[in-house]
Amino acid sequence: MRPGGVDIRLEEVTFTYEDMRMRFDATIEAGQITSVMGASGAGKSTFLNLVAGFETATSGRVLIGGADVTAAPPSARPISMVFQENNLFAHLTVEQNVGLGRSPALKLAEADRTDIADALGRTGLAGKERRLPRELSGGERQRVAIARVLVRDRPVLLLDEPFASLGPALREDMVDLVMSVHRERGMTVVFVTHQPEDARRIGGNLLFLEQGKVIAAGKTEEFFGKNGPEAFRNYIGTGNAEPQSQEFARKPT
Ligand SMILES: Nc1ncnc2c1ncn2[C@@H]1O[C@H](COP(=O)(O)OP(=O)(O)OP(=O)(O)O)[C@@H](O)[C@H]1O
Repeated sequence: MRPGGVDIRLEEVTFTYEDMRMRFDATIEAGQITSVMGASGAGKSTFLNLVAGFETATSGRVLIGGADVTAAPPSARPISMVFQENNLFAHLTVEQNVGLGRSPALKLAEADRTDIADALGRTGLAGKERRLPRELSGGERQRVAIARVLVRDRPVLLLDEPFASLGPALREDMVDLVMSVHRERGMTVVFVTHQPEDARRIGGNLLFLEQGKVIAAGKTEEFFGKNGPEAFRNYIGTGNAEPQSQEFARKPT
């Protein structure tokens, strides 16, 4: 794995939407994958947007790779971001949408074109270079967004429920693609998801949010284990957690 990632720190970051006051304290380890989970409205997207720079903290500091980016616009932060939808420009081809990751004006040298072709091959899009987004499936459109991440080659990748509108089998494939990109590039990946299966598949670390705060942080495996945080266990429901130890011990009647 290339040591391509940098750490992310939110130090006493506050942000308010009308009656929703959020306060985030968190450290995301360099080069790791971290899932962010929590109920609807807990603040997951806001958390990611504060790291990306689409929202600006009212107070506190956001540090990426040790640099204070609290006031920096998204373009000045060393990040790529993939949203649930609308990642692509409708009037540009697949190849051009990926090329934007290298040059916003699409001024591409031969080496850039080679990298774009590699990224398209890597994400299973070879042969679809000239298509427009509307000529692709939902899964293929997200593959284009990931191909763009590859050519951008930034140390932080933020994903906000990127596969929420895809079916379970396809979602697994896409999660696996993100994991292989992570293995290959070693960037720091932060993945917002509602799906416990996604977080389990990803492994790595997990942040659990409730009402605008990170209320638990640690290894994903431990969250799903018998001593996982109670709020998390309640959120995912018992069907997704390992059984409590006494259930192992209970004899069949
Ligand atoms: N643009 C906005 N204006 C006002 N309030 C907002 C805005 N965006 C989000 N909020 C509020 O901020 C809180 C956190 O929203 P956020 O979208 O970060 O939550 P989330 O955990 O990502 O939710 P979901 O899982 O439903 O996407 C919610 O109470 C939401 O209603």
